[in-house]
Amino acid sequence: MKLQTLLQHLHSFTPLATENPTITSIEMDSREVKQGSLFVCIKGFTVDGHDFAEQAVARGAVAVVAEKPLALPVPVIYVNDSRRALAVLADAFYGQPTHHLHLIGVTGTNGKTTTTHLIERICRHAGKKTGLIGTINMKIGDDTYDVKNTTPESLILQNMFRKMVDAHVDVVAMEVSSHALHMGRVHGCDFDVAVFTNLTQDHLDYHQTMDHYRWSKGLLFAQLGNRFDHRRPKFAILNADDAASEEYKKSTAATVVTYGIHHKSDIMAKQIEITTSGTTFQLVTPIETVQVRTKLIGMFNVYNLLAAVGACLVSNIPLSTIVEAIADIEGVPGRFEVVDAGQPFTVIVDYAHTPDSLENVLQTIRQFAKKRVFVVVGCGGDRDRTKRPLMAQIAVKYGDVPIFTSDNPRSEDPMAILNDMKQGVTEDVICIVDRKEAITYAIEQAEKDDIILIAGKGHETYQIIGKDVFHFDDRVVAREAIQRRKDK
Ligand SMILES: CC(=O)N[C@H]1[C@@H](OP(=O)(O)OP(=O)(O)OC[C@H]2O[C@@H](n3ccc(=O)[nH]c3=O)[C@H](O)[C@@H]2O)O[C@H](CO)[C@@H](O)[C@@H]1O[C@H](C)C(=O)N[C@@H](C)C(=O)N[C@H](CCC(=O)O)C(=O)O
Ligand SMILES: Nc1ncnc2c1ncn2[C@@H]1O[C@H](COP(=O)(O)OP(=O)(O)OP(=O)(O)O)[C@@H](O)[C@H]1O
Ligand SMILES: N[C@H](CCC[C@H](N)C(=O)O)C(=O)O
Ligand SMILES: [Mg+2]
Repeated sequence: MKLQTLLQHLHSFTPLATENPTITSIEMDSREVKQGSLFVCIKGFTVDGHDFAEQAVARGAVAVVAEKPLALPVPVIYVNDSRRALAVLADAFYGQPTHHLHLIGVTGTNGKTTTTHLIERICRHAGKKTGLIGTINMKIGDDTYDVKNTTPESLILQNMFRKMVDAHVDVVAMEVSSHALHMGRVHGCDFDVAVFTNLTQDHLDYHQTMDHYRWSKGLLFAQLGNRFDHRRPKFAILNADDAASEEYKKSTAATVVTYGIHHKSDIMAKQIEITTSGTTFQLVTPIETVQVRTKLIGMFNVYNLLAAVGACLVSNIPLSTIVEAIADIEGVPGRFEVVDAGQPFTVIVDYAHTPDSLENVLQTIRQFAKKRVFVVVGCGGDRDRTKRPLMAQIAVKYGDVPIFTSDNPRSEDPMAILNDMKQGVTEDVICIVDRKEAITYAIEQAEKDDIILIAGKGHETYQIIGKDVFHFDDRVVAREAIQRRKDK
């Protein structure tokens, strides 16, 4: 694509460049630049992309987008906000792919990964070709692609959407994080359906206040459907049992469909019965009332299922197909995942890393626990510090044997994180800074019918300590510890 053609999408009052080289790729990382690239300088949280502009030109960049003056031998296009320019240019460069996809975005503090996976599986069951974008990975059909962020930067997103269009994907289920909404990573994404799961405390390191966090999530709904187009209707699927939904309802011009258990809503679950092997409930919809059976456990998963049902119904998937698909769905990796190596006690690996999710999971476990509940839990470094004492309190409230350990300490001192956790409790708690040792300790101490919850890292296959990323998988570590105990 020619530079001038691309720049037309920025709608500037003044001409942005006189030269017109052919642009072979857009890059935001100088290390990815190739001959013919357009390099966009982003001022980041760690370094400033403008400092890498010269390096980008040396690697073959034929034009540069910047916010501040740069002396370079190639055209420099000046913009007020290079992150927004990146979103506009990426959308244009890849041929506005989201106009050709049925795009379902899911936001909320907890349940995004689970709900997107449920939507993906229901749509597949309905014979659709699916795409998935979220915490675990990106997927086109069965092909997987690694991710660094739950919601990647606009450039990565639009490139992926292009691949999806080329692969004839029909429906995309995508997690939309509050960071992404606030930074504009999803500018240019033409969502058809926006789903809200819930809002509780997380990410206050980034947002500072709950008001700012709630507002950021609300952007998904505010940016949806401000034009009525009966060929491409827009829907907001809102959790009627969460107070934030009232605000999101007012902020969107899309058709609102509510779901819930306690408040009257369009889609409801009634007569919910949860056992150790699954959940059944009556699904009340505007179309009809049907009986649902699922292998997923916990009240929070009923909410995730209702959200997925809402998204799929407005996407024209028949109710009977949805119910059939739900009965088939096994769990989502790292979410309430049971590690069974033939031991006489239960080991559950779960991604609960917020106070609310930890409480939900432990309440569910408490419903079934016959004997003691061990809780192996830590809190991530360089993330919301105020959730540490709260998570500690919850672990102590619901656990018989709480064991505080490290999650991903990142640049923080692991002991300092444990101390922040301990500030929340008055009891003496076992603290084992090494996560492998903590898991092993729980497994060695457990007796018949005890339950061990290993919380916080779920599907993650790494641990970040300092700048180092080590291979680490709670499920594997637990399995090996069980084996060692058996071999003794
Ligand atoms: C705080 C934050 O959001 N950081 C994001 C940000 O990184 P950053 O600002 O530190 O980037 P930087 O390293 O300063 O680099 C600035 C620019 O210089 C460029 N650069 C850098 C080095 C170089 O040699 N050459 C070069 O050109 C970089 O490519 C970049 O364009 O921009 C990066 C690229 O888009 C993101 O990957 C990165 O997410 C990091 C990994 C992160 O951990 N983010 C978390 C907080 C996050 O976004 N989480 C949400 C929610 C999670 C959830 O609740 O599920 C998510 O969506 O993942
Ligand atoms: N609807 C829900 N309400 C509360 N807790 C939930 C809900 N769904 C899942 N959880 C809990 O939260 C954990 C994370 O779930 P999931 O990965 O689906 O959320 P997420 O919103 O994608 O999280 P992240 O922000 O890290 O991407 C689960 O392991 C479970 O403990
Ligand atoms: N998406 C979340 C994941 C947290 C997972 C937990 N294991 C941690 O590292 O804190 C975040 O970036 O805050
Ligand atoms: Mg997620």
